[in-house]
Amino acid sequence: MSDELLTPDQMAKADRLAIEGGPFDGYGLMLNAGRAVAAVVLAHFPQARHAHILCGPGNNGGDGLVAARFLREAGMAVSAYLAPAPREGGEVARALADFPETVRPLEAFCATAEDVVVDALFGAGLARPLDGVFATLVDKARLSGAPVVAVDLPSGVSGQSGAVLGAAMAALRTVTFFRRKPGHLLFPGRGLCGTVEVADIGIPRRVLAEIGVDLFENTPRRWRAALPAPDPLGHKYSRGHAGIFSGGPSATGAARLAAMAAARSGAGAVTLLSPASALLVNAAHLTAIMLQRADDPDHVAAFAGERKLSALAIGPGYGVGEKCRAFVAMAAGLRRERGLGLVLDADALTSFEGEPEALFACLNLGGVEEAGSVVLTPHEGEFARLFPGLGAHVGLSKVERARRAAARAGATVVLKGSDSVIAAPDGRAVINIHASPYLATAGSGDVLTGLITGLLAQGMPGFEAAAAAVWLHGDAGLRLGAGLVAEDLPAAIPAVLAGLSAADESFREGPR
Ligand SMILES: NC(=O)C1=CN([C@@H]2O[C@H](COP(=O)(O)OP(=O)(O)OC[C@H]3O[C@@H](n4cnc5c(N)ncnc54)[C@H](OP(=O)(O)O)[C@@H]3O)[C@@H](O)[C@H]2O)[C@@H](O)CC1
Ligand SMILES: Nc1ncnc2c1ncn2[C@@H]1O[C@H](COP(=O)(O)OP(=O)(O)O)[C@@H](O)[C@H]1O
Ligand SMILES: [K+]
Repeated sequence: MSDELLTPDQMAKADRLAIEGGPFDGYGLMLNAGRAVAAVVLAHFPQARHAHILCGPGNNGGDGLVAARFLREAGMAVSAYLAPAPREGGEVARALADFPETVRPLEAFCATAEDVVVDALFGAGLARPLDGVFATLVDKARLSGAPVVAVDLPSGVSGQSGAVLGAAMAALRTVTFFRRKPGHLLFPGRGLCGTVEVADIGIPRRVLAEIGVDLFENTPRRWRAALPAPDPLGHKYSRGHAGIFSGGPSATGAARLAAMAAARSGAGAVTLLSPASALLVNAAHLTAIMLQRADDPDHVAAFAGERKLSALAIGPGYGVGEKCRAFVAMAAGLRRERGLGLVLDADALTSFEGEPEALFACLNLGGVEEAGSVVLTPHEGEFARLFPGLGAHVGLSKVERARRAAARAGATVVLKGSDSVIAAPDGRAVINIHASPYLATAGSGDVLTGLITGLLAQGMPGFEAAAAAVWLHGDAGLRLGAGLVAEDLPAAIPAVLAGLSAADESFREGPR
């Protein structure tokens, strides 16, 4: 499957460009779309007693009418229901004229669990919340128990954001056209799509270049080439040296999880930078990971120079407050002066609640051109603290929120969750769906921080390191499944890395 994602506006442009370039006109594309929907219904619900096709006023409804005709020709019992007054002379009117039976008003819809429902009410053109008869149809379809096949998107789901506008259909399968939309990958939309199929309707791949696609599913294709590989003549420090800051004696586990993940990602050396008070408890639990006292920012800066640290992470279990802010400022200085990569997570983000500009200013101080990459890894709670005004409630898509945050911070942002979004300050963004809900367990985010830090330490650029780490973390979660605890994740990374080539293959070219 292809990994490019198109917003509804970009998809409309793809349609336009395809029609201009031929060979299909708008009705030709609609015929291809409707035929693809009918094929999916016949392939997956051949036993359905009756197919009910719910058609809205726009082209989504036109696709439904075409599907209804093909299903009827294939011998299925079909009823089509249509919203009033399709535009005269338009493609929907043509599809209606070509449908050989009388269509019924939407209000007449009634189905049973033995039937199949084709939801062709709204797709890319959804412009406002579903209400009136459309909201009633959502309830009726759900109560009927019939499986729903959605055309393009489940009606009510925003293709742009995955948000539910008013009410939305819940589909078992969704057939979309040419390329998927962000709403197929972002929750809650993703949870309403069922299995998503992408149909080739004759739009050529070349239109993608003209559209300037800037959003992708997070697949290995996006970062595979930048993944570090050891130099045959290398030594441990040439493979990168990651430093992870530990919290105090009762909060050391998070940093050790991150440190082990950094080592598993391939960094040649990892040092836990621990306050004196926690040295003994850390020492009791470390083997391959080195340990260094770190109570004074100046000493850490000197150590980083002597031992050639190439990336630092601070935040997991560190503690919120002035000390954390001071160490973040020191780390930001090392980034500017020595090009170290820097990952800020958890307490390092929360420590700047109420004064995020102070953080962004210290990250973006001018100076050395070789400055290393910075990656921020907030979950929604931390994100809202650091980016007030960009929280989940503001009505922007998760992609837009992460993009704006990345631009504001001048850093790559990983906005974590069940549909993690990774965004770079230059606007590049990916949505990750390669993950497991079993990753929602304490310490899992600390492992992610360590993976990113380890990849940065090996010289991978920030956006690619973050995207790769989220995918590797997700793959480990998928492999481990039920019963996973955070400690299992670093240990699973060698198998994840070994399986990467095979995973790579499955994301080769998609249709056309
Ligand atoms: N373009 C192409 O060549 C191809 C497109 N294809 C197909 O077309 C679909 C996009 O078609 P589309 O742009 O006509 O939008 P669509 O989703 O049918 O809705 C627009 C209509 O709904 C109305 N409306 C919106 N929200 C509403 C609400 N809440 N409650 C009530 N009304 C509401 C809106 O009204 P208006 O805002 O104008 O008042 C307008 O009348 C796309 O998803 C794919 O299936 C394929 O055939 C391949 C070729
Ligand atoms: N439902 C889910 N599906 C997939 N991944 C999830 C889900 N919930 C959380 N995750 C992932 O698990 C990790 C949790 O990180 P975080 O919230 O920082 O937890 P902690 O601080 O306990 O480690 C993140 O990488 C997040 O994307
Ligand atoms: K639909």
